[in-house]
Amino acid sequence: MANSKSHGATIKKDEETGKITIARVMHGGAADRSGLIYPGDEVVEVNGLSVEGKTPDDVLQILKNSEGTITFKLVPAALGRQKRESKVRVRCLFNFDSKDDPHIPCKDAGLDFVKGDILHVVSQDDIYWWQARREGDRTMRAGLIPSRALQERRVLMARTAENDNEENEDYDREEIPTYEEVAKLYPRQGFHRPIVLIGPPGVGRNELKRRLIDLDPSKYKTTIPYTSRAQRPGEVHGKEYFFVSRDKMEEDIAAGKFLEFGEYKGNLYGTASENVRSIVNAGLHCVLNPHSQALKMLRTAEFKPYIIYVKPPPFEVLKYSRHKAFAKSTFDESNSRAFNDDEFNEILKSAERIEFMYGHWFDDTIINDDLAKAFDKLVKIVKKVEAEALWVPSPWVQ
Ligand SMILES: Nc1ncnc2c1ncn2[C@@H]1O[C@H](COP(=O)(O)OP(=O)(O)OP(=O)(O)O)[C@@H](O)[C@H]1O
Repeated sequence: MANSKSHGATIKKDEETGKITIARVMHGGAADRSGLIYPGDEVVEVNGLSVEGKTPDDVLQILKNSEGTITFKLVPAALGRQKRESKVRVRCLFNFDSKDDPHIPCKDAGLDFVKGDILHVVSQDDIYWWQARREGDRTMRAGLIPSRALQERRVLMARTAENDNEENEDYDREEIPTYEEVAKLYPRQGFHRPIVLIGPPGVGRNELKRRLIDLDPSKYKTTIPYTSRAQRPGEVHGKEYFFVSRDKMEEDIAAGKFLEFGEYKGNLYGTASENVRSIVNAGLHCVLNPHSQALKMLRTAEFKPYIIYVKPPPFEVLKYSRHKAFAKSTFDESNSRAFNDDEFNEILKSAERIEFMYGHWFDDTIINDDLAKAFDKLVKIVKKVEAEALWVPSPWVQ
């Protein structure tokens, strides 16, 4: 198969008949705009030269040597003359670099993207290679991207190969991240998307959450956890905790009502979906910093969370900034000493794992190097979420 960037079409040799045919026409390219060339058309002549018995490379050579107007003599294919552009928008959940792809039909027709990019898929006609354009770019010729089916197959094959070599526990991840269909969610009165800070323990999510709530405590709220611990004198039910019996809490955990839970000194502690629901339904802004596993239950059409990844800076910056601020280690139960090197390394290692497992769900990333700057970025993001229409999974907009 071959392609010429300026012509916006690819050709191939039909295995059975040996004829040169149009393989695909890139949406928005010159061939497409001519309205005369369609996939399946047989190429008979190029600039008056017969292509009979020639290879696609020979034909490309003729095209390369041609100047000015190029004429094709084609035998139209019987089918496939309707042109329709699909309206599908997707969020890419993996990185694609066409130069590194050994199987792309034409390297210069690829559309590169990184995780999180929003693309307009204009054609899904080919089972392996879709055509897409960067969202908002109407003038650009469409480019080739791997179809969902192709990407799934590739990931499964890579996993099988790796699993043959060694056990890899990370492959308990259920779905294969390929593309997620998205639509724009417009801000609406009385509903505020929960702001969810995800990151490795110790990176500073609590600190950022606390600062945001301090900005306007009547507006920003966090959840009040449940506990099976006995209520102490002076504690108010619904202020520090909701106090419940151990039996009730175990029953609710088994029923899948908890986003996260744990046991500490013989007592259960946990946050339930209901804790989030009550804040959201009261028309308030919920701010959360749960364990990343809680994302599976939080990322629903009901809550429509905005997920911000709080990322640690490189080791040296992490160490310097925390020591300069006399930050106390969150790994130390008494919270009385500084973080040590092992803990900084632990933060970085756990960050890598979280990125690998949940990176495709992050709506934004804040690198927590300088605390004031990181907080500033958080405030900007929160304002954006309150005011702008943003891409969300399409089932959330119905
Ligand atoms: N950018 C920063 N520079 C210096 N110190 C910071 C920075 N960010 C956070 N800290 C400090 O690091 C410590 C740990 O932060 P915090 O308790 O918010 O972490 P966390 O991610 O919520 O951890 P955990 O989930 O384990 O509670 C706190 O003392 C906090 O003030």
